[in-house]
Amino acid sequence: MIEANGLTKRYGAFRALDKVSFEVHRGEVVGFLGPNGAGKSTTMRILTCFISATGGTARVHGYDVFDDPLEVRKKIGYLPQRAPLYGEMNVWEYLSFVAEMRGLETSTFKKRMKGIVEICGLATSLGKDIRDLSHGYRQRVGLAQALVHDPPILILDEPTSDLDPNEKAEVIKYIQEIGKERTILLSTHNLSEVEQACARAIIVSKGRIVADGPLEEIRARTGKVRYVVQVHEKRIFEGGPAKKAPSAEEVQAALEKLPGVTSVIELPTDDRAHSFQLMGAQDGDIRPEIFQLVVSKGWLMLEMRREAQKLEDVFKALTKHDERRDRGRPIVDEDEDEDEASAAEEEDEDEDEDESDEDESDEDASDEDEDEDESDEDDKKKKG
Ligand SMILES: Nc1ncnc2c1ncn2[C@@H]1O[C@H](COP(=O)(O)OP(=O)(O)OP(=O)(O)O)[C@@H](O)[C@H]1O
Repeated sequence: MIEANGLTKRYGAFRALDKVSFEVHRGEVVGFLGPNGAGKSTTMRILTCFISATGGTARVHGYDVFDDPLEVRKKIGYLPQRAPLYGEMNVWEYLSFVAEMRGLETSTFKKRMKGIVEICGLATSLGKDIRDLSHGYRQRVGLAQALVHDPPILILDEPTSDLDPNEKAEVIKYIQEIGKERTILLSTHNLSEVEQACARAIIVSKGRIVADGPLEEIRARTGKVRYVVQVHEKRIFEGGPAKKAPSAEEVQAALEKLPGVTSVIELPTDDRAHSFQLMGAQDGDIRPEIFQLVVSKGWLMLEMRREAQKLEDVFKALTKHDERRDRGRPIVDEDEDEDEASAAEEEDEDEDEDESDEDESDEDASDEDEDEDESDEDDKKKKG
């Protein structure tokens, strides 16, 4: 249903997308993730024919986004990050205007509106001017306009970012429901929403895809699993070998010596327990060893659990270099040695040099208008 092939987008000298390729199949709900500035909106705007790519191709429902933009737009419902709304219209007027532009019969529009009003929670807002709506309600109207023509494909750019927690849950529930018959590409910063609504995710970082696959596979990518262990700070096992309750340092040192443990970090807790996070290999299970250690020491265990890595952990691991660069920090962390870090930095420097070599002559397009001009230009070039 969606096919991106080597998509590249430059804004002047800056390469926002670098040979991005992926496919989304019929009936899939795919989370499109990445830190700020990773290139998610740029990709979505290319797929929905709002801007053109500098290189590569994309097809939606079998139509080329450059050659058949009108057909593509018929098949897509698009909620951009900032939905283009007309403030002076009321909600009903705006949505019927969108329906008219989409070529819908009035009777079809009215019939469809019943469902849309319920899904988007707009029953009490239909007569209000859009300029008087809160951000959250404007977002609901944006979602409604994406659904008016009942498209088979939805491209939603952060559909829940301005909603309150109840509404977020409602929209996610709705996405789960319509995802049964539709294809959805969903960009969001809320990883728990992706875990609820999507079976697959694509993670982009610095304009490149760094992960693409079922959530299970992505979660397993770090190859690690986390354990949380809590030991009583004041009491010991009566009749056991311990004479007094252990200090945090003592517990930490003992846990660090267990085979298979790669790191131990103390967690904040109340004054009853020493609490630690341990990391171990994904395919192992060291709970028996932890239990035996605590018994042999005569300590009292309050809690022990083994958790698969969360999507959030993998997301952080895959995109941490971007975050560190933004904060002006060296690209290194506790899991990486210096060599790896400096190699990553060198690679980045090389890339930057490549970019400036290639793009020296390009002008900088820094705002929406320039950008649209640029895309018009590109279109003209493409169409010869
Ligand atoms: N019109 C433009 N002119 C110049 N640079 C742009 C333009 N639009 C986007 N960019 C840059 O391209 C990069 C990717 O932007 P994009 O909006 O696609 O990121 P994003 O992943 O959607 O980020 P966010 O999560 O913050 O919305 C950013 O560095 C951004 O500053």
